[in-house]
Amino acid sequence: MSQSLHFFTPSSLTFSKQSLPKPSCNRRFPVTTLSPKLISIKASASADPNSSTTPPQVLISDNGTGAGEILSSTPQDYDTPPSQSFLSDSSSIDVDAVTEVELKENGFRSTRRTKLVCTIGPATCGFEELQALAVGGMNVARINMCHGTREWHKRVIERVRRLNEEKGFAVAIMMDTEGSEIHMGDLGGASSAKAEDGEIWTFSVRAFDLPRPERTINVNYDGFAEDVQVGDELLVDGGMVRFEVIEKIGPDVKCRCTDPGLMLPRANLTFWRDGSLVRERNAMLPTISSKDWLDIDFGIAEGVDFIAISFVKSAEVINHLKSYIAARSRDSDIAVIAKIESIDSLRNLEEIIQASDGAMVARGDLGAQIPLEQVPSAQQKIVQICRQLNKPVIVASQLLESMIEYPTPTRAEVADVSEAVRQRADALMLSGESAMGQYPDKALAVLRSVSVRIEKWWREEKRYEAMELPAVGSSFSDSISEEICSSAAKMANNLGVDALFVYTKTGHMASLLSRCRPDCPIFAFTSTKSVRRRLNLQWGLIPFRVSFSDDMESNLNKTFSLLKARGMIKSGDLVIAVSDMLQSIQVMNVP
Ligand SMILES: Nc1ncnc2c1ncn2[C@@H]1O[C@H](COP(=O)(O)OP(=O)(O)OP(=O)(O)O)[C@@H](O)[C@H]1O
Ligand SMILES: CC(=O)C(=O)O
Ligand SMILES: [K+]
Ligand SMILES: [Mg+2]
Repeated sequence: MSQSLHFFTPSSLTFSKQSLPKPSCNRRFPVTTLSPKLISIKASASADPNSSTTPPQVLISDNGTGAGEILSSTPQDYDTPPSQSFLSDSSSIDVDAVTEVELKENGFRSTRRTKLVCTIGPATCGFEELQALAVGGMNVARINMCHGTREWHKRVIERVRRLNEEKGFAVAIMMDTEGSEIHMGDLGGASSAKAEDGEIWTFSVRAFDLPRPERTINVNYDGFAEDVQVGDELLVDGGMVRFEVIEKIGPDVKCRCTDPGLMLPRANLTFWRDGSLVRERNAMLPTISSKDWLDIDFGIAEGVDFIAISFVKSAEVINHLKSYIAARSRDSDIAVIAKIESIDSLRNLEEIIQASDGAMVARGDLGAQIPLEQVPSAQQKIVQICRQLNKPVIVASQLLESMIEYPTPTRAEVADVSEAVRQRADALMLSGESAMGQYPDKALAVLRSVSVRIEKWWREEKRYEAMELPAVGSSFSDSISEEICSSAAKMANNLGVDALFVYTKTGHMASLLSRCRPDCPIFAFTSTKSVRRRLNLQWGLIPFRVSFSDDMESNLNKTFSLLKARGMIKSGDLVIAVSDMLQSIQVMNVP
């Protein structure tokens, strides 16, 4: 039996029933057995009392898309505009190679819902290393423009593309801007500099000749010597190393080390007076520096999927960047992620997140700007607001910091990762662990296994958080989509279905389902590669690329047969399907 609820317009609600195909007995995945009675109760309960029961029907809505065939699995190709990607044959479907294996081997329920972002650095920039990360579950590769040259980043992007093309992955690329923070120079190529207790160091805007004189640090901010005062506390990397300012001599600032430690190249610098962060001047720095604009042009030219903006202070800068991208990028399909890592970003949190396509809890710098003990509550608040506003959120920095050096995490780190998963963040991010650590693959494996374990525990315990999900739609049609998705997610939980299917052109309907954090995975079918890659950042979505028409019956039949042929679903699996072309909910067993 296939049952459907279709919402076209407010006034035409229809409801149709067909007979259930017999579930096949050789199903591989454990599925809650569905009694037809249960379906009919649920469906009737959801139906509008004014609606009529109609025979099976084909519903066409003309939105100018034309009929589509399910497309071939032509490899990932960042250089092919999405429109050209429709030229492939009609024999298959694109899905991430690792997800496919995972689905086949472990079944729907055990697929990981939390997405994983890896920062790429010297430890992971080679093709083999990138492949190991992709096999290990990396959904998004992050390149940090604070480090390395554009040529270096370009090579990484090329390798990720090649990996996607040759090996069937769909790893998305996130470019992270440097931003206008105050930071140290690159230490003249040294990997670190050690400051000992009581040592006197010189911080200066002067460029030093190489080799760098002993105990000198170059600072990138011209106003540095003017802004600091004798007696200020200077924090390197949010307090990993601390100094007291003892003397100012022209551009040179002499400081005594009060908390020894290792300083890394380009480490962030903040200064504090009477227990508060000195931020007046810093706040005057533009969020997007001239170097950032060049990096952004580079990102647009390379067709990255996400641009993460460091030290966002207001929604204005996000709007500005989005219009800049829209004017320059081919399909203006680069998502803008606001990094929440400053006091100003916390102050204007809602409007910043509302303007963005997603947010990152950048705990590294955030912890240098607010007291460390305030970071966990800020994290929880950011994750919650993102969920309410339907924006993907990444929890970043120091998740497994000790794994930069050691092959196993600390208990505290595992607890921290668990908490982020329990908060139902969309994604977790590795920074130094994958960029320059000794155990990038092991760190990724820890994120993977902790995510899967906590997600399972959460489902078993039915720890449904009582989070209100306010309406986010701005039009009546959006509101219908939201209602459909929340009803479909609720039905999926109540009926114990195997998967939710969503056919979505822009990805919006998929994100609305993801927002509900249902128990089952969400198979998101979309026709463009760029949308498919972007969906990789969102909780619980398994993005596929196929082409589809406005005829849901034929979309479903084609998808079923293609997925069955790949061994990814079986006859009898119970599925709820929704679509954004045709606002509908259908409940059916795979024939
Ligand atoms: N492309 C790169 N080349 C060299 N080293 C890198 C690169 N990317 C990252 N790293 C190293 O990995 C460390 C952690 O990376 P991460 O991206 O967290 O940088 P960060 O300097 O802490 O800045 P951010 O606040 O933007 O995260 C860096 O401090 C740097 O040592
Ligand atoms: C990721 C980042 O920029 C931070 O944690 O500061
Ligand atoms: K950065
Ligand atoms: Mg940062």
